Amino acid sequence: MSARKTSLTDKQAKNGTSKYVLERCASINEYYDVAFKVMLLGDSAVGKTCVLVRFKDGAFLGGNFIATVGIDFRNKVVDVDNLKVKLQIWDTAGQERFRSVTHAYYRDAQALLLLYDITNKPSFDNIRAWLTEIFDYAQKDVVIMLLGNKSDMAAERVVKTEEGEKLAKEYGVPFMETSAKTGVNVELAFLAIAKELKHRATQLPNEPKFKLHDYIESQKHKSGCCRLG
Ligand SMILES: Nc1nc2c(ncn2[C@@H]2O[C@H](COP(=O)(O)OP(=O)(O)OP(=O)(O)O)[C@@H](O)[C@H]2O)c(=O)[nH]1
Repeated sequence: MSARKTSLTDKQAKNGTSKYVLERCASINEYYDVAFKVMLLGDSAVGKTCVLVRFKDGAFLGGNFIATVGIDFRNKVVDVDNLKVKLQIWDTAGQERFRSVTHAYYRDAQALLLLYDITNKPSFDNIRAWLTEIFDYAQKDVVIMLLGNKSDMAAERVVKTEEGEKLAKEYGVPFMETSAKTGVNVELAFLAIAKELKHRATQLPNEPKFKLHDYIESQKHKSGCCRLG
């Protein structure tokens, strides 16, 4: 099966008036208590669309790679501590020429999942530049998570797990390796984000603070699945 991606023009993507967007909104009537915007960022071909499709549909988009044009979104409602949390997940084009389109969406995002491909060193080296863009365009308190994708491709790995961990530690962001192909850690990444955002939105002053790093570490160890290859 080949990946099918949405083509929104810059103008359509900005004002949300394309036929495609309207049709999609009309079909979304699932009940939810609270909604958040999450964005997927990273170089072209690191697997952003595949990670989103894995989370949304539980499937892997193999076959020919077709780059995202502009920006697209999918919704998914998840249960977090008996609350229905809707994640509106924006899948951005990694190609440089779409950067001005995607910048416009940064400031509305409450969380950013920043991906690199463990088999592609430049995609890892570019993470610092992505973080600079995030600091320039996103809200100051945006939740950021670093994901090293394609962890199933052990034989082609060129970025060590420790390198991802070190970079994430330097910037104080949580990190995990994922595979859109096998599904490893994909759901955990989105659920951890949903939990963090839900806690931020609903936490009472006397409640203990939710610790995103601790939660991720405890769940990784529970599933024992975070290190492949
Ligand atoms: N083995 C493996 N292949 C993957 C994985 N994730 C994505 N791919 C493949 O990598 C290629 C790129 O995936 P996409 O999800 O389209 O990449 P993208 O980051 O959305 O790319 P842009 O739309 O250009 O920004 C496709 O051929 C996918 O099948 C993964 O976890 N494992």
